[in-house]
Amino acid sequence: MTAPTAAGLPVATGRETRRELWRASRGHRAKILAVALLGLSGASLALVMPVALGRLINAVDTGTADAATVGATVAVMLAATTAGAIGTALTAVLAGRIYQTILAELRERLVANAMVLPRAVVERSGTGDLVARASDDVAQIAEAAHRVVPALTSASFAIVVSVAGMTALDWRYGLTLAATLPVYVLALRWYLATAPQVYRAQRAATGGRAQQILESLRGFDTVQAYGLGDHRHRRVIGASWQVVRHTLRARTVQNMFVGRLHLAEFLGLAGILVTGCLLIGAGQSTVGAATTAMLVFLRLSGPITQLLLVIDVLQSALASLNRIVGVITMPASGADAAATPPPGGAAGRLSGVGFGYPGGPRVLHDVDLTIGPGERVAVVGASGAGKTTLAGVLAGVHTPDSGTVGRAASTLMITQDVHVFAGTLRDNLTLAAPAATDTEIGEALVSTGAAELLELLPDGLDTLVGAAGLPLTAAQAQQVALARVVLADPELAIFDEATAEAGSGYAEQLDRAAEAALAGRAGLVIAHRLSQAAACDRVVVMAGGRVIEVGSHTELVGADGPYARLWRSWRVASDDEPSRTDTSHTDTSHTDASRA
Ligand SMILES: Nc1ncnc2c1ncn2[C@@H]1O[C@H](COP(=O)(O)OP(=O)(O)OP(=O)(O)O)[C@@H](O)[C@H]1O
Repeated sequence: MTAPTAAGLPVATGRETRRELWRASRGHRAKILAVALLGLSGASLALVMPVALGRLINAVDTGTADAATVGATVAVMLAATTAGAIGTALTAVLAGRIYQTILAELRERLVANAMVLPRAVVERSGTGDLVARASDDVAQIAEAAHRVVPALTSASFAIVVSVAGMTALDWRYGLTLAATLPVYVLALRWYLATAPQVYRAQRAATGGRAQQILESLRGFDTVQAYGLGDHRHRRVIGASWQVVRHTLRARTVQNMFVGRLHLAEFLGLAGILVTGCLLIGAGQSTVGAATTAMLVFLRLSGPITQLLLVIDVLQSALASLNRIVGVITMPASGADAAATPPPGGAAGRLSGVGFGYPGGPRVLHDVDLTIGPGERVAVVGASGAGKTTLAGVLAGVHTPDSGTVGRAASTLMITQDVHVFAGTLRDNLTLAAPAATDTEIGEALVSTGAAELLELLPDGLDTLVGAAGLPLTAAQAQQVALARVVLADPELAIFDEATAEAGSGYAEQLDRAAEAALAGRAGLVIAHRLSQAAACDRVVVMAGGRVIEVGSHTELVGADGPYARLWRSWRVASDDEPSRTDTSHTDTSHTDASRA
């Protein structure tokens, strides 16, 4: 399996790609064999023409040719050429179909694997790279099909058949042909040593440009707010010039390769001509045989050049294929790998967990936490205490550096940044529960207090929302996400800032919705308002990446420790300013639990 690199998503080695292609060809192998036989037959028929022409020349030379011989030769040549052309064309069409089918299957696997990649890996390598692999790289390989498949099939068969035919004609012609092959081989070796990194750099530059454009579009509001338009523009221009630079370098390498191929072709033709002249002069060959040898070489040099030129496209497509296979063979998400339910029927458990973001200091230290079945645990603490990180580790978004994580097989996490997918409201609600009926959807919306959403939307569940339709407010998106939890019915729900819309006036409504979404299941709630914490069975207080206090709300208030101070301070803040009640952002000078 290909492991992600620090620099970005991995690129598969040639061996990994070959292994993956072999696996992907499963189910198509009988068809591939049939197409190969068809191709070989087509290529063999193409040899009839030079042989027949050589014989005709010999007949003319010896004065035995009459109109009937000429007519018959022409008829044979016509029939063989037509049948050969049909066979070659059919081979290209059928091989193209197999190629596109295998490519479509690879793309499906790429997308499927990309969906379960650890979030940290995607964030580190940039979504632009992933997008470029699923679009540019797949397009590159698909386009290569038009040139690669016909050339590769016809050329490889023509080479096999022609070399055999030429040697059968006279071994010295075969030897001359063999003598020119090293020139082709040298040209190819130079190319193979030079081109891959040039194409890789070109593809990487394309990915980098996509990343810059995506970042500019995604952060459009920030770019506007801080007047960063020029800065982003310069970044995109810089990335585009990198693409231009690498594309020009790739074209130069191609042109130098073509020059070397033409030299090899010239040497081969000259060699056959000289050999033919010498053999005829010595009475060991006929003009007809020499003509046949010349025609076979001419027929062959075309496919050889074609094949080598296709290797050029093939190199570029292979660079793309290695990038696609790199994602396909990446280990499954840390989320899946760590989805081992904790022993003893608990819904979630962290034991001795330590974690730090790549290149950064530890942000979680030796965290122990067990969430019993059906138990609701709130996590509170000052900003930066590690609450979100703890939620991410429990959900499997982050893999801990030390300790173990267990969670129920069906675990679902929602964050403040809820994405509304372009589609109907129904599509958005049934994402995690495709079989849900309209009645169940209605009940889920009612239970999370979002029934009025249906009345507000013109076409009810069929209303198009998200990028392609009606935009939902942040609070409505949260309601949809909470209703989705009810429909998905996970054993453990993790709410990180799920109802943090404190200042929006919807805070209480969202609190009730979150409570309804947690009914009958275990939950971990990152509580930004202590009213949320008070409603949970247990409260965990965090500071500096450690758990510093655990107990029920009543116990902790009675204990007069960090939580009690947090609670008193929050009460004062919420009395003074009811909408400003986020514990992690208000009055931390009084309430920072880490001080205790
Ligand atoms: N993606 C990241 N890369 C590097 N460091 C990070 C990342 N996310 C968080 N941190 C750091 O990890 C520490 C814990 O952050 P975390 O977001 O878990 O705290 P929190 O208690 O949830 O804070 P808040 O209430 O503000 O969300 C902080 O020092 C933060 O700067």
